[in-house]
Amino acid sequence: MDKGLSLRDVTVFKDQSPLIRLHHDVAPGAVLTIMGPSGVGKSTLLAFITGNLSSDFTASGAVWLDGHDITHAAAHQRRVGILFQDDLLFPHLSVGENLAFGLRPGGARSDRQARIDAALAEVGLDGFARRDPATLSGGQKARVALMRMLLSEPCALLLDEPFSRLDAALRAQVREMVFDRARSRALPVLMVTHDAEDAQAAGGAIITLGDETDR
Ligand SMILES: Nc1ncnc2c1ncn2[C@@H]1O[C@H](COP(=O)(O)OP(=O)(O)OP(=O)(O)O)[C@@H](O)[C@H]1O
Repeated sequence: MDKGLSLRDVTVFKDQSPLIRLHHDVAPGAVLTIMGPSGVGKSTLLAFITGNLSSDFTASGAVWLDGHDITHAAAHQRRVGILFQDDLLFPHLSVGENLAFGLRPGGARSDRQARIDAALAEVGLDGFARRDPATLSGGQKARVALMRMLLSEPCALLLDEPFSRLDAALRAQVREMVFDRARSRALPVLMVTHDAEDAQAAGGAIITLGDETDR
């Protein structure tokens, strides 16, 4: 597959024993959902894909993104964005400064500001640049975290239980926003969740680890 995310015979080992195995392609704009019991290695798999695997694990196989083998690339060169269940906004920075962290280095100050303003407008948060993240609602924080990640211009999106702290109504709304933005940018999405509704809403393939249906 030229475009998209390709996990080729990926196995992550803990203490020399295979923890998790996956062989799957995720096409641009498609979502692959991974479910499975706690401790099966879902977050560890995502850490392998982002290049942040802890030294307590080893791995074999390859990760390809848009036709490039990124298995051994440095984490910051991978162009893989990730969202966690906590929004992880920097509390000492304003919303705009948080978004600036997503931007790739360089460019004129005015251009950078324009991109931040456009990102806020895209998710209905016009005029929020100077706000303290502590003053935002859960859904607003989730939207800022999403746009900060998208400003880094990722080529793939990983989601690690990203909606689990939101209440039901907000959850559906934020989920739709994330999938919608990913689709409009033709990003392949790999989502880890415990929630069957998240998995259904994603509308793509679902793999349940721990029951051998990993292909
Ligand atoms: N840094 C680490 N060093 C050693 N073992 C770890 C480390 N991080 C996680 N583990 C262990 O590795 C296994 C996989 O953990 P991981 O967090 O990937 O599971 P998970 O499927 O994402 O679980 P959950 O659904 O609860 O988030 C677990 O047994 C966990 O205790």
